[in-house]
Parts: sequence; structure tokens; C-alpha cells
Amino acid sequence: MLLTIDDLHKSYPGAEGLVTVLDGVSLELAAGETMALTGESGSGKSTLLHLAGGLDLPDRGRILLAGTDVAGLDDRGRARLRREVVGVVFQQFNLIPSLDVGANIAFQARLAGRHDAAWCRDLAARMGLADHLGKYPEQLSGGQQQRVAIARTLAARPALVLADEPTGNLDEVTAASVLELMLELVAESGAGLLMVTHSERLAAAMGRRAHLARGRVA
Ligand SMILES: Nc1ncnc2c1ncn2[C@@H]1O[C@H](COP(=O)(O)OP(=O)(O)OP(=O)(O)O)[C@@H](O)[C@H]1O
Repeated sequence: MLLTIDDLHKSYPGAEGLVTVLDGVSLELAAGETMALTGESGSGKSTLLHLAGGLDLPDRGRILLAGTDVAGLDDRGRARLRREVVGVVFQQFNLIPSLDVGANIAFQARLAGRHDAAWCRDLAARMGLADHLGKYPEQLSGGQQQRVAIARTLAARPALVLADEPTGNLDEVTAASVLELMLELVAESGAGLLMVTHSERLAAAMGRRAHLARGRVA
């Protein structure tokens, strides 16, 4: 199993004591599977995504990522797992302002030791970025920046792609076509995809769905 989440608990300190966000969440994602993560605002979707990617640790419960128990790793081990196994696309694109589009796309793949120039060019072309490779992030529209962020993640061929509303900045039609492309690319690489979305339409295009409510997968 690519990702196993078992009985995950997470609370945050609030004004009136601890607020339980995740209260026994379990799910499994196999390689090649795509899953939409839905739920009301504040239901804990981003929290779950962060935990799944080893960006934060749960209070209780187990996360197995490509067979490795995330809780058993130190900071360095978790950083390595993130670099080599996981690709994240967050709402903030976190592009590197001093690098042009081509270098931004190649960046993560280089870090993971898997840079492949032909694959990067192919991704850029399919994301409609071929004419923008020499530009800098500030010279791009929000939607173009978002596509660079997605291409950068996929360029490293991660085993698991975690995405938080990756098409949130795009209009409905562009969002649907970018998602379609993401699903195609993820399927080609055999990766698993766990994606937060508020869109019923996008959720319906994914293989499975996990709906978070009252701290659990309903
Ligand atoms: N670092 C933190 N410290 C304290 N509370 C937090 C922290 N991160 C999240 N929370 C709280 O946990 C709850 C779940 O937040 P989370 O961002 O996971 O929800 P979400 O389902 O992704 O919401 P949205 O759809 O609005 O992005 C919220 O009540 C939020 O205020």
C-alpha cells in the first residue's frame, strides 16, 4: 500500500482548550489510485494532507508512507521522505522568484536526484507553458503560476502527490482541463493522488472520495 493512515488523531490549542480536528481518521491509498478529499471548511482536510506528507506529526495514530512509518523518522528522515517520495501542490505556489519557469519546473526533480530534461519539456508543453520557460514567476498570471507549481511537482515523479485545491485559482473550464491533465500524468507515472477539493465536479472525476466530517472519514 502506498499510503496507510490508521486511527489518526490531531488537536490544536484553541481559546477554550484543545480543539479536536481529526478524531480517528483511517484511509488507504494504493499506487495508481486517485482520491478526492472533501469536507466543510475547517473539517481538517489541510491538516490531514500535512500529516500524510510528513509535514507535521499526529498526536496519535499511524501513517505508513511507501512502507515507512513516518512517526519513526527524525526530522532529517522525514525531510528525505518528502523530497524523494512525496510531491505537494499547495494553494500558495511557492515558486522561486529568482528562477525562471524552466528552472522552477526542474527544481524539485533535481533535489530528488531525478531530473529528466525531456520529461520537464514534455510537462511544460502539456501544461501550456512552452512559450513561458524563460519568464520569471512575477511575469506570469496566477493560473500560469499554478500550472508551473503543478508541473514542478510532477517533474520529480513522486510516488504520492498531495494537492490542496490545486486548481483553485483557475476558472472552471481551465480547472477541469488542468485536473484532467494531472489525472493523466499521475496515471502515466503510476503515482497515487490525494487531492482536497471543494468542487463536486472535480471530486466526481477522481477514482474515490473520502469525506471528512466531525473528525472522521464519513
Ligand atoms: N496550526 C494550527 N493551530 C491551531 N489551529 C489550527 C492550526 N491548523 C489548523 N487549525 C484549525 O484546525 C481546523 C481544521 O483546519 P484545516 O485547515 O485542516 O481545515 P480545512 O478542512 O482544510 O479547511 P478549509 O477548507 O477552510 O481550507 C480549523 O478549525 C483550524 O482553525
